[in-house]
Amino acid sequence: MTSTPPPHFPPSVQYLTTPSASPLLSPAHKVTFCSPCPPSSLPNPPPRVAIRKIEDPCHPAHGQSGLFNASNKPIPRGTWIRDYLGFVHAEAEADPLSDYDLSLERTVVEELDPETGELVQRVQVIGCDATKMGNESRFVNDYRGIPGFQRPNAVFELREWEVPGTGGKKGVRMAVWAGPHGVEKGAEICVSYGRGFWEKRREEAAKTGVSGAGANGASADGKVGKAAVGRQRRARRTHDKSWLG
Ligand SMILES: C[S@@+](CC[C@H](N)C(=O)[O-])C[C@H]1O[C@@H](n2cnc3c(N)ncnc32)[C@H](O)[C@@H]1O
Repeated sequence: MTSTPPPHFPPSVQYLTTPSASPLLSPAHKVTFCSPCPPSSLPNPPPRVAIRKIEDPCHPAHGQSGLFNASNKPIPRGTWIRDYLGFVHAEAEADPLSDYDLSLERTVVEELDPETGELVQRVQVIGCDATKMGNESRFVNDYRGIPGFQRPNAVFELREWEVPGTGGKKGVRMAVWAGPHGVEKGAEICVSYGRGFWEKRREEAAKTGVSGAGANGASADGKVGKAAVGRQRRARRTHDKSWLG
């Protein structure tokens, strides 16, 4: 489903209000990851956010965009901010160069190695890539190096709800949530992509001699091997607020 994009959303990216399913997904994965979520099943009303161009030359993503708390008050700790929407895809379709691909599910599957005939284990990943389609969450930057940030003020975690008319099946989304200290009024909303993301990027920069990347040149969590699925960020546990203490 699409609707009017928010200000500063790039015209080249399709604005989504529900994830878009790859035809290669199984029916069960489509129900789990791509069912529409009724507004009544949202954890809380969506706080106001704004996509803004980063004008501060000291910001490591200067010239790119970020997502900001645009309400007239702090966003309290543990508040759901937005789902992370995009193209939900199977492992075979992962774009290894995507800056916007994160993993929703990692399952260990056993299969026969065609060469040795041995049973081998493989991690199968369902990803959500917001490169070509997505929502505000695709603009969430990593806190590292951003002036004024010692730690992230938000987290990526899964959320679940019961999908109507499916006999109790759970819908699952990756989402951005306010961290344990909340998000100050006007502050940029920043998560941690994980150390693996930046280690991987350093390794690739060393190999190619290209340092950093533009808005379309980043990578993701090294905890998910490139062989498994590109450079996807790792899915977190379901949001149970246990980390809020
Ligand atoms: C998911 S996008 C975030 C939104 C992006 N800034 C944009 O305007 O589209 C991830 C990319 O943002 C940039 N980025 C995010 N956090 C960063 C940071 N702390 N330092 C440098 N670059 C960052 C990198 O280019 C990264 O690949």
